[in-house]
Amino acid sequence: QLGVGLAQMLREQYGKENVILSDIKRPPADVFNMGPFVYADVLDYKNLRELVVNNRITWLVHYSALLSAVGEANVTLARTINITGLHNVLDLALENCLRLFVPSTIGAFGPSSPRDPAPDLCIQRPRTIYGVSKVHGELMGEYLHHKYGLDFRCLRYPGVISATTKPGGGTTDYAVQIFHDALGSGHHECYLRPQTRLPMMHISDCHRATIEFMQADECQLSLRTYNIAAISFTPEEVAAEIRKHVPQLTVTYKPDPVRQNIADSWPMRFDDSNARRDWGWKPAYGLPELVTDMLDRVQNKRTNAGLPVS
Ligand SMILES: NC(=O)c1ccc[n+]([C@@H]2O[C@H](COP(=O)([O-])OP(=O)(O)OC[C@H]3O[C@@H](n4cnc5c(N)ncnc54)[C@H](O)[C@@H]3O)[C@@H](O)[C@H]2O)c1
Ligand SMILES: C[C@@H](O)[C@H](N)C(=O)O
Repeated sequence: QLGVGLAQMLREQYGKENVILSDIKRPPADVFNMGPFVYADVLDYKNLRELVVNNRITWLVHYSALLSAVGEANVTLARTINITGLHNVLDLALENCLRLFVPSTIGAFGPSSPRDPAPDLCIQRPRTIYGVSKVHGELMGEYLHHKYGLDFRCLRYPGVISATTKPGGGTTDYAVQIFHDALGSGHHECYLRPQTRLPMMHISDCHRATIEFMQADECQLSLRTYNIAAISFTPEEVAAEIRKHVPQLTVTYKPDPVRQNIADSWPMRFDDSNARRDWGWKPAYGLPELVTDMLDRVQNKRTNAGLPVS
């Protein structure tokens, strides 16, 4: 969901040939033709090393992961990709003096964390393999920063909302699907209860935050892991905002026990005051702006694909 857009934004600033996208999956034609794309498996250390050496890589953005819901469905694979993969990337960054960005998440908190809002520094006892692996990543990165000077940077993202790229199996995915359903069938069945409040963010705010944070001078940073926030909403609130544009939208609620349980253990709001103070973080999209933009983009996407728009 996030890698392609970030690469696009970085290429605008640093040049098309200077940003290499990678995955283990075959990319769609538009992504492949957009700029350099290579196969890279985070579990294959030798292959990663070759890529870094052959391309004289200086920054590494490590997005590969299994997200919260798919992680719970395959704990062993999530542990391997999210923890063993991360260790490969950390070793590679140390060995080659790379600057390293690794995202964390609202999922790095658990039911014993303060939920409204969750500050940067507080108790973190997540109850998902995804959350456990992300806390592990935060701690390993910070440890290597303090011990060896690794330039490790980490942002805890909220649920990210995008129109062109699909979410990869998280607990916040409903907040993307509801836009497609609103303009498609006109009906959305939500797997969370109507009043489940979670922090969310428009994808362009997420990408901009990542780049601004990567570019921030080291002396501006009092932390290596920051919360970033934009909006917090419930399914019924986002549906009400969508209905201002698509009045016929109907929503029914059929809570999925796994995802509802995860959502209930996550923060309702994020305190991002440190990011705002230290490196000037400020989101651009509130709920009305996000809804208008998503409906425009999803409508264009459907029209271009020859699909009806309700
Ligand atoms: N999307 C969100 O709402 C959100 C919120 C908080 C944090 N994050 C974090 O941002 C990062 C990117 O998230 P996303 O939404 O783009 O996830 P995604 O599921 O869309 O993408 C993850 C990518 O990792 C790749 N991958 C899986 N196994 C791999 C392997 N062995 N080697 C290399 N690549 C492999 C997958 O093919 C996929 O393209 C993740 O670390 C995620 O935890 C995302
Ligand atoms: C919140 C985030 O980490 C991801 N979208 C998930 O729900 O798993």
